[in-house]
Amino acid sequence: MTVLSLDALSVSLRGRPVLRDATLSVGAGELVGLIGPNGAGKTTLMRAALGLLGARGRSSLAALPARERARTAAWMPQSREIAWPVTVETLVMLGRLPHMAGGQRPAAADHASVDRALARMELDPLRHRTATRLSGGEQARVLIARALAQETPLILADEPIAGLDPAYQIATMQTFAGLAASGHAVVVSLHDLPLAARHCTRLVMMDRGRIVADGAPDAVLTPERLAEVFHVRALHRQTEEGPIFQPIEVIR
Ligand SMILES: Nc1ncnc2c1ncn2[C@@H]1O[C@H](COP(=O)(O)OP(=O)(O)OP(=O)(O)O)[C@@H](O)[C@H]1O
Repeated sequence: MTVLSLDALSVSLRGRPVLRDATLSVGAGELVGLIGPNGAGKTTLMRAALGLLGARGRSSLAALPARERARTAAWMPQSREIAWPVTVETLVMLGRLPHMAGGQRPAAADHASVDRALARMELDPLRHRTATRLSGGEQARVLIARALAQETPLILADEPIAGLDPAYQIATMQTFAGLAASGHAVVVSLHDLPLAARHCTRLVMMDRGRIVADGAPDAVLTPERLAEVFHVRALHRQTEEGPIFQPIEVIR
């Protein structure tokens, strides 16, 4: 089942094209890694897909009324600023707002969603702490939990694992993979190619505003594309422990 479909989505900012003819369908069960060098257009693609940026072309998500959009897609932006000194539990409950009628108090189902999201991100010990006083990585996990609490068919996350320690990076990718395996569609942008290769079911590679490759990680991460798009050489091995992928050298 297709959860997101983009058709020739294009964005120009200050007269400069930064997203060009992005066409993409994401289905339930997929964990899509959006990869590409700095400035390739990953954030722009996600923001245009969400309808947060004016774009030409079509996004099935941007076409939805605002409330339905919020029930369809959870969005975790790159900026991790938490503005209010509320508890972790309260912040995660904000993810439930699209499911509540105006002025309504959280129902049992909302509390249950928050509990599940906190447990998934191992945040139970922090649930009564003030969110603004947590470390950067802890705040990132809280914001992922808020997105999970929305319990939407689609999750879009912009560099969700940046700044997390290795254990939480792996655990978070496993959480996303688990959500995909249970029928969600997940799109994450990330710079960590080893984790992208290992956990994503599909990679979409961007370069200078265009999608230049889309497919299984092995098919996308070819030596030629790595050299041309990322200017690196990498070791790529299939092992009993799954694929091991490691950039090792810059090529200019
Ligand atoms: N408000 C803006 N005005 C003009 N240009 C912008 C604006 N926002 C982004 N851009 C440009 O659009 C291009 C794509 O940026 P985008 O943030 O989508 O890239 P990205 O792939 O997410 O990069 P990164 O990996 O560095 O986060 C960049 O060249 C950037 O400088």
